[in-house]
Amino acid sequence: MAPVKVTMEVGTDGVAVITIFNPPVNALAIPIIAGLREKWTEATMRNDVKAIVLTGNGGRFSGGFDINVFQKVHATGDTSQMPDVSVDLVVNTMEDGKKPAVAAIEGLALGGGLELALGCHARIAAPRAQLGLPELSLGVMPGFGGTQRLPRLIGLSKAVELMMTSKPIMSEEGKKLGLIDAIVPSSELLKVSRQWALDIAERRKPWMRSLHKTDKIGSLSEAHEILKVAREQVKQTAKNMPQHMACIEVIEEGIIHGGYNGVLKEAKVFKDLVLSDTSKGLVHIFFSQRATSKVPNVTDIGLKPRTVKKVAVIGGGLMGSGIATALALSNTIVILKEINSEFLQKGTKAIEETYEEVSYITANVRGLVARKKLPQDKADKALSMVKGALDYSDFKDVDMVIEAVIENVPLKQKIFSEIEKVCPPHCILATNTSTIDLNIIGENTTSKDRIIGAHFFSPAHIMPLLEIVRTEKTSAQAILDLMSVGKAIKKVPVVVGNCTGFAVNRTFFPYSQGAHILVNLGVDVFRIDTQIASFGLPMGPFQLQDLTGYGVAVAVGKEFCSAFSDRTFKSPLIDLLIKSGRNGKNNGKGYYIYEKGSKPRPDFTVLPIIEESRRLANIMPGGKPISVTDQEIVEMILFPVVNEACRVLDEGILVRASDLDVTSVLGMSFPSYRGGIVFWADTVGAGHIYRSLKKWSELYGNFFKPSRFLEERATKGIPLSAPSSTSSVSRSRM
Ligand SMILES: C[C@H](O)CC(=O)SCCNC(=O)CCNC(=O)[C@H](O)C(C)(C)COP(=O)(O)OP(=O)(O)OC[C@H]1O[C@@H](n2cnc3c(N)ncnc32)[C@H](O)[C@@H]1OP(=O)(O)O
Repeated sequence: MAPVKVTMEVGTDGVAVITIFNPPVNALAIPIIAGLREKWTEATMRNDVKAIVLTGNGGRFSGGFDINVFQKVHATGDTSQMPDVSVDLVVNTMEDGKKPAVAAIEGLALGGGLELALGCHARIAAPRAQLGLPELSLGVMPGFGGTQRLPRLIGLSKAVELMMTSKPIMSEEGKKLGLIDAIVPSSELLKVSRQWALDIAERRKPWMRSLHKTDKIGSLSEAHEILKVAREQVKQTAKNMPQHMACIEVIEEGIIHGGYNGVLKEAKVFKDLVLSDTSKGLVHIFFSQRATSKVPNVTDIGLKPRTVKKVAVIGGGLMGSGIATALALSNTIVILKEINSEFLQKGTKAIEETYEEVSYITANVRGLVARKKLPQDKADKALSMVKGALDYSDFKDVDMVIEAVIENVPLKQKIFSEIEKVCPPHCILATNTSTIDLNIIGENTTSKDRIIGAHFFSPAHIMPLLEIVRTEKTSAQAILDLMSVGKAIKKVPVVVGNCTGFAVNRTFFPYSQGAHILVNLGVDVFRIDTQIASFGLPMGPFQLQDLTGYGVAVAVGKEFCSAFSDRTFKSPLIDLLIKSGRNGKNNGKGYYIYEKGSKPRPDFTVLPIIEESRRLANIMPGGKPISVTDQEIVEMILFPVVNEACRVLDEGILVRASDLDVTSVLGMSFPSYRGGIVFWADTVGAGHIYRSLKKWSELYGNFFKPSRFLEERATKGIPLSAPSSTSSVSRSRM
């Protein structure tokens, strides 16, 4: 392992270059902070040092404070492990020190890394360096003085935006905003920074302490207005999270009582936030997401991913065109195959339209082109990467095929037999099925080692998760190649085993089932949706069903009913809705009323249909609606999900429990600040979940019956996330 250290070299010009060494991102680990303090003190005391340049080794300035320390604080509850950086190092030693300092920034300066640079007296950057304060995305806030110095350098409005969104900007924008003093090529970064530092020492350039600046923060009343708007937005966008409001209050403190008081308050509130459940959840997700790229016997056996230049996508429907778009945007040559020219035209047009939508979501392609975020030529190039096809003639040199036709077993089997013959022997044969067993799809082929699931989530060009499904025969090379393609198209690939619904849909099938049981037990449909949305999912199960369409609910429901007949509930409601001419958002008639330009409104004319469903289901005890608290509503829907997660873990479908946390957040929009489904379940406690499910199973039936895994963990007091020593089903699935 490369050494973690801070070095100092003093040149004949009298400039001390202090360099951070902590690959891969030069995180500010505790020894690095101690090293910075030591070298800075030495530089200040040495007579041959006139000025200081701070930089990071290996082309990256710093990715911020070491997030591993947060994990240690979370485990122990002891915040004294966090050193005093903001006052002792950044204010006293650096900013108010006797020698001027310049930050030489390359690659990235994020979080505490950028904050160290803000404590220097000037900042010189290489082109396209990333600058940002993403701390809120970890449930904390800038803690090395960033809440005070950033507004003083770039203005309150922009600083608040950068902190609230956690999004980085490029050094070019930083230069325009006043965050960066000059942009120079990487090769000249150190030379220019040294000269700049000497120019400050010799008073040819201003010796600027950003904490003392006031010219960019405007009047008190202007600041008040900006912070008022920010608070309103946060109420909408960051429900259930404390760090956004806390950060605004700390910024305000500095505006009213001065930057130094702001720094003091920042340090205090930071320590409170670091102990919050929100920070625990978000830090857990940060590390869990990175852990998904480590798959035993795949990524640790010396294999190298092969180049995948050309991919064929079979089926130009919603999923196929989304997948093709994601590939084309990342410069992969795509052959989009359909069965006739009408469908093909529809598919390629969808890519163009989807492409427009991509840009719409990030504020439209033209806007991106205008703001130089997506150059016009890149946009045109992506579209030129896609070629339509009606036969297999273009498949002879493809590196991967992704089949994305309707969920029909004979059709998929026919396609796999055909592609096995026409594609080169190295070609990976992937299917985007969301439910069908891969062994059945590949039954008639002799290429089982290259058959793999590439399960994208709709819309495929936007949703970040790629569930990679392997059978016991899939080769490690095929898995590694698909992981590498997934990363290239900016997805988070998670490798899972083969079973009905795979990891994500299987874990979450009880979500809508639980909601339907509750409705048929007499609980109001809109109350259920409100409670689930307040818990933190983007919408409740019924609004979601409106969005995905009832056809999907029926098809998916059938699959699960046949695979897990012991624990499925056949709700009469969906069939009744379809019979009465409703199909959700699709035809504007569902549980809600959909009108252009306004939020969905409850449609109370659906209530008699629900009454009819209750009559047919006949599960209300004594024929009367049950009485439940708001918390019970959430639990009766989410605990069965946890129960299924337990079975998935028990069967070894995933490499580790935290993979399910990542998939629940990225695939099902489970709130990331709750750390994902298993992490959340452990904060609630396996014992409470087990006892509740047991009680409900006695009252309302087998759907709620606790799994063996949950019962064992609850009775032995073992967290659900703890690794299994043995599993009840053979791990050969993986
Ligand atoms: C007091 C202060 O205000 C508080 C703070 O500074 S909090 C920290 C603020 N900084 C951040 O939030 C940045 C977090 N990091 C990132 O966003 C990304 O890692 C990055 C943009 C820096 C680099 O991305 P990328 O090149 O894709 O590499 P990525 O795989 O994410 O990270 C590489 C490794 O560095 C680690 N790492 C990245 N940033 C880290 C950090 N700040 N602390 C500790 N480890 C870090 C990752 O865990 C990963 O480790 P692994 O290889 O063992 O899995």
